[in-house]
Amino acid sequence: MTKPIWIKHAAQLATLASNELGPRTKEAMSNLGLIEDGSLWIEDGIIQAVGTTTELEKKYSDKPHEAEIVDATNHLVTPGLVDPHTHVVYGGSREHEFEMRLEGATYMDIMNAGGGIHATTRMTREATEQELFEQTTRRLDSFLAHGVTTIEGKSGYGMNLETELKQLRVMKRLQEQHPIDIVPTFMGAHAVPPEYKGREDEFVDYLINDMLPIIAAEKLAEFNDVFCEKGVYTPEQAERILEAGKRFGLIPKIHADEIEPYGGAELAAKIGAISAEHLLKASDEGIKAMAKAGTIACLLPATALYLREEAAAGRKMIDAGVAVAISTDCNPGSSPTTSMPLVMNLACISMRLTPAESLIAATYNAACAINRQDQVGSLEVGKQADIVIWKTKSYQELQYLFGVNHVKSVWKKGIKVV
Ligand SMILES: N=CN[C@@H](CCC(=O)O)C(=O)O
Ligand SMILES: [Zn+2]
Repeated sequence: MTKPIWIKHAAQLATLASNELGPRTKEAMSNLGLIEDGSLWIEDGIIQAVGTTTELEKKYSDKPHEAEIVDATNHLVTPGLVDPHTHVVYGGSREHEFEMRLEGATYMDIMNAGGGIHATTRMTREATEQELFEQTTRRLDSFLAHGVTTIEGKSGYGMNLETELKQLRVMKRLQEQHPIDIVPTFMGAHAVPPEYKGREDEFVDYLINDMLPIIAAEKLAEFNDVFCEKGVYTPEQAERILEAGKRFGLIPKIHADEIEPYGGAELAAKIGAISAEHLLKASDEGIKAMAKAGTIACLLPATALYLREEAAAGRKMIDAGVAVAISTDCNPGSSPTTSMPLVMNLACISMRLTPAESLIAATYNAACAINRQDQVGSLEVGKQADIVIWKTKSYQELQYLFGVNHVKSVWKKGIKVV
């Protein structure tokens, strides 16, 4: 048995504890469960006690010397950040597209000319499983260095069975070997593969009949995602794919209304998707429908910035009662970043979330978007000891000093990993 860990004297301990079950909405998105001079007692990777330092000193007065003491004086302590939307497993890189876009080409122009997702698909198909494993490991190390302890990861740079399986197997190996928890999503419908151009419905049939059963049988994914966008998959095709996934136990997610308003938010609400992603162009009806259905809005302000688009209407969504989560969208085209702290800053700057809302969106609500809220996303007794100690003294300062990595140390399941 390893020594207990006792974190003491946190200037602010943001527990995010609440009696409310499920994703936080409206005012509950501001309740950080803050404890000043806060303290945590951890045994075997699990949080055993949370309170003020004085409370825990009383509780453990018989065994203070048994624990390894971590002094967090003058530091903010939060749960490990959760990134609920990444395309982290991919081959190659697309820096030349960045320059093309700066010169005026649009994201969709590049994709329709065979670049974008198609370019990464070619490079991912060519890469060996070991190469993908090594490249992705480096990205996960960077996530960890930025305070992220759990991520979702999507396939979708294969769009054939062989490569989709290769990506998902890489995630499975990483889940076993890397400190970060990685939650897998099947996204075979990330684009229409060139060999099926003009035969989209045939690809949908292939995905439903030949890919989904094998991915489900091998238990390689928990979620099923589709890029529902004009020129990619229609809402009808997306619905067929996501309903088929449900029959195999895969929970639906949707890349919705990213480039054009297309009814994606409405579809997410209608089919009971756990979350809808992007939503830059979501309609007011779509936002209302999501609030009513309890669909989480997973917003990606770094992608909007990188594509030089106006960010999603995060403020309006929260005010309308939608639970908001935020994410890097880490991918080689529209958001090559692993920095959740930057995404929190951008959520405040470009979507007008408050610093407290931004922190909840990057922890507890993000955990809800990948069904991990029972294990991570808040600092409560019985949960995994996934913890970040920040160099800043408060969550307000964390959001104010933007674009900088303020991580001091990161703890995953009670083990110091950064
Ligand atoms: N929009 C679709 N998919 C990704 C981008 C993938 C890529 O460009 O490689 C996204 O969420 O931004
Ligand atoms: Zn995405």
